[in-house]
Amino acid sequence: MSDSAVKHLIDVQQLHVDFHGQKILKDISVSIESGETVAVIGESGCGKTVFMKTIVGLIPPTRGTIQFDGQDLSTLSPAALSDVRRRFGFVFQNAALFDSMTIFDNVAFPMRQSTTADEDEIHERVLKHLQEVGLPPTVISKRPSELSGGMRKRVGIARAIILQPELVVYDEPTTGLDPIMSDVINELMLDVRQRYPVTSVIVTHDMRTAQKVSDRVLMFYPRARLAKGEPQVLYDGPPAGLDQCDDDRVRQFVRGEAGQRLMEITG
Ligand SMILES: Nc1ncnc2c1ncn2[C@@H]1O[C@H](COP(=O)(O)OP(=O)(O)OP(=O)(O)O)[C@@H](O)[C@H]1O
Repeated sequence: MSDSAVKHLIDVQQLHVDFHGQKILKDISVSIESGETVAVIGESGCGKTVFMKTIVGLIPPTRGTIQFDGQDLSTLSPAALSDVRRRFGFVFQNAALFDSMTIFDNVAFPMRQSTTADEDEIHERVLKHLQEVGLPPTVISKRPSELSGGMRKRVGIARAIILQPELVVYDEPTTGLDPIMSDVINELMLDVRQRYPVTSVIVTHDMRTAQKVSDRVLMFYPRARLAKGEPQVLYDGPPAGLDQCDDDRVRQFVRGEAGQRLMEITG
């Protein structure tokens, strides 16, 4: 495919985000193609979640633009923005299910909110998506508190994909899970991208997720520690290149070596 034929689903240009004078994101320009799976990594507090929330229109940029499928999110009316958001699926940290609802009602929620589907159709779709994430029909009458953490994450994925979104954002999808359950979630994210023509952005601290599931990794660095004029995205490339990156900070991060940071923190 020639470069001009590549379709950018998301186009971020010169994005800056500040909160009450605290500068979090600085001059970020990144495009994400339709169908790509991008992992966003970087140490705690560097602004990964803020970046993710900004590209889905939950946080307005202080400066710069975010285009989704050619539409500048900051120029949309609240109603138009909410129409665009129907094209997104969100897998929040800790699954963020509604505790007072059954699993069925949790997964059905986006359909009831955003479609005119009748209850038969909703029932069929809920069971289909629960099956896709490996959960039996018997879970539908349970409450989230009756399920394990891994099962709740799977319910969160079923809910996120029920409207067949064009973009799915995952916020730390494997945090708090054992290595086997983390791999189950990694496999499910791969399965979702194989089954549906979806673009995915995964904020993660899990290097196995970045290596196994993504086509491309963006590594952010805390803005306060950047040298003057340095870009905040220290790495933008395939996961296989992380370990050979010229930048020590990238190699140390992916290998989990404290290095210079230990000296800075302990003095
Ligand atoms: N709504 C907000 N209002 C004010 N400050 C915020 C807001 N959201 C995030 N921040 C601040 O922005 C910074 C970056 O937060 P963010 O959650 O993006 O970090 P992160 O890289 O995702 O970290 P972690 O890996 O620990 O989740 C933090 O200092 C946080 O306190």
